[in-house]
Amino acid sequence: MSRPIVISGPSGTGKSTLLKRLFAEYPDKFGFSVSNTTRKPRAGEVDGKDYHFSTIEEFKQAIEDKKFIEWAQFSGNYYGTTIKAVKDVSEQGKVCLLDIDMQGVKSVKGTDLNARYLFLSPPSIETLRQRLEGRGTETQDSIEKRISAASAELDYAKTGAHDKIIVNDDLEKAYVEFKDFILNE
Ligand SMILES: Nc1ncnc2c1ncn2[C@@H]1O[C@H](COP(=O)(O)OP(=O)(O)OP(=O)(O)O)[C@@H](O)[C@H]1O
Repeated sequence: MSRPIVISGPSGTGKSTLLKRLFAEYPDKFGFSVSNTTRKPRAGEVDGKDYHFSTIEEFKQAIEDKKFIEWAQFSGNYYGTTIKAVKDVSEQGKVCLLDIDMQGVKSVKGTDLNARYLFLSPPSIETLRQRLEGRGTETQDSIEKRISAASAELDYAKTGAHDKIIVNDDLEKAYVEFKDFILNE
């Protein structure tokens, strides 16, 4: 069974860009885990496919039973990723990719998932700021928050917590390294 791969790095470093290319090149090889939520299903959403839908009581019980890698509450609903959801992807014969932040990385390290850890780094904080501004999706306030979270992420990467660090300077070069790490266990 393939080991799950945890991809982290500051917001705006290019994780989505690289993942999108990887999925386009290998449509069937990878999977994302199905999240749990207490919000009601929307029209067309399938339990177990779009989300694992549950009651608040069930969700809280699962938190107590330490079933989550991470969970959070947004506008009254709970959302989270269970250890089992990641294992399910591996059992389906796919490589599970987790795109999570530093806290998530630390949590995965506390499980028996035996993951591999990849950190995507911006060439500099200044470049990161330019990319976040260039993406045009964030307010100035949100950019400042992401920049300060980025410093903490970069400090954590310096502790050697990851198996591989890729600097996303030249996109083509970064993609070659990204693919190489992911495909070669
Ligand atoms: N090597 C690169 N050179 C220049 N621009 C890049 C490069 N890689 C990504 N970008 C651009 O930087 C911006 C941020 O990239 P992306 O949205 O993939 O980041 P992300 O890490 O997924 O962020 P988030 O965690 O917030 O989703 C995008 O506008 C993207 O086109």
